[in-house]
Amino acid sequence: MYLDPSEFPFTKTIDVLKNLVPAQLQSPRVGIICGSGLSSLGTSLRDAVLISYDKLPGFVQSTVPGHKSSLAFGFIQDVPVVAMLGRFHPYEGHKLSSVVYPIRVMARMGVRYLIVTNAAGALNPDLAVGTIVVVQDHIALPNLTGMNPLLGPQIDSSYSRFIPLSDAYSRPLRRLLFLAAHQLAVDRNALAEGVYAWVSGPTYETPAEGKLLRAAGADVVGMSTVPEVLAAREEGMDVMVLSLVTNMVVIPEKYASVREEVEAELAGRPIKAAIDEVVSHEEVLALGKEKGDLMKALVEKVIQLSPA
Ligand SMILES: O=P(O)(O)O[C@@H]1C[C@H](O)[C@@H](CO)O1
Ligand code: HPA
Repeated sequence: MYLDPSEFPFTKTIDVLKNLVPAQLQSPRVGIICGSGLSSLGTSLRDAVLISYDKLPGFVQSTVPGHKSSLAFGFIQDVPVVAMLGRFHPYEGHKLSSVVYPIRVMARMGVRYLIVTNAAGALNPDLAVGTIVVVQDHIALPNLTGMNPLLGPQIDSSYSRFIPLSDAYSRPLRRLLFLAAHQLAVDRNALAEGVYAWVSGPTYETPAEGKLLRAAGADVVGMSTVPEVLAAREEGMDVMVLSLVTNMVVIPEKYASVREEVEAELAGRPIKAAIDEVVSHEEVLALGKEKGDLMKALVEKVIQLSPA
């Protein structure tokens, strides 16, 4: 699990990229990670060049439906960007060092701003499915218990050993997001701010786990993003994260008592029906498709507004 510097063939990866990517796109200013079902963000770049991960030393493959396995280079307005059409999750069996390798490659190509998107379940009952949550902080139980991508020897002695995370989610970029929403006349209720809880997956949370994370202060929960944010911060990038709420995790009616239900039935009393809704990855992907255009418009506007 620990970072093994020999697994980081930066020179080889960048040599391959330099051969495949036109000169004007070789120093992208912005990196984008497309979450589950959100690849459309990266597939409509101007002058796009797609490079399959299997051509890139150090890259592994995305195995999750809704994640492709390519890097896309191209322009948004006149800004050169690189987008991961498909990310890597630890639950696929990938080491944390592989999960964050593309971020480190982006940093070495000159990426200054990283925009990360993901699909997530809502823990905060005030959030509606379809809301885009601008992440302001995170809770990462795996990080706190020994599953941190920055554990182990450092790949560069100039990096700080101890990375502060109080400023992990760039306030200036979050400001730009809300300015972008204003300029695009996006409905105020379509966006929210919140805390992302990282879990390893691949199981979705039990209702009790959802309640625990909510009680701890998280608004949404997902299975990605935090390792990428940590690596990006170590590499000195500014980061913005957008979580698309694809399903509700904490639904009070899931706790309806079976005993009371049976007793009410026997006594002929009416009782509120329990909700037995079950989340699926298909539902997650469908929401990504539905909200992809809004996510794309916001990200494009933020890039247009971002300082050169
Ligand atoms: O890659 P992201 O975080 O967008 O994907 C979410 C979390 C799981 O990978 C998957 C569960 O449906 O969607
Ligand atoms: N839990 C964790 N990850 C997710 C969820 C969820 O409910 N929905 C989409 N990604």
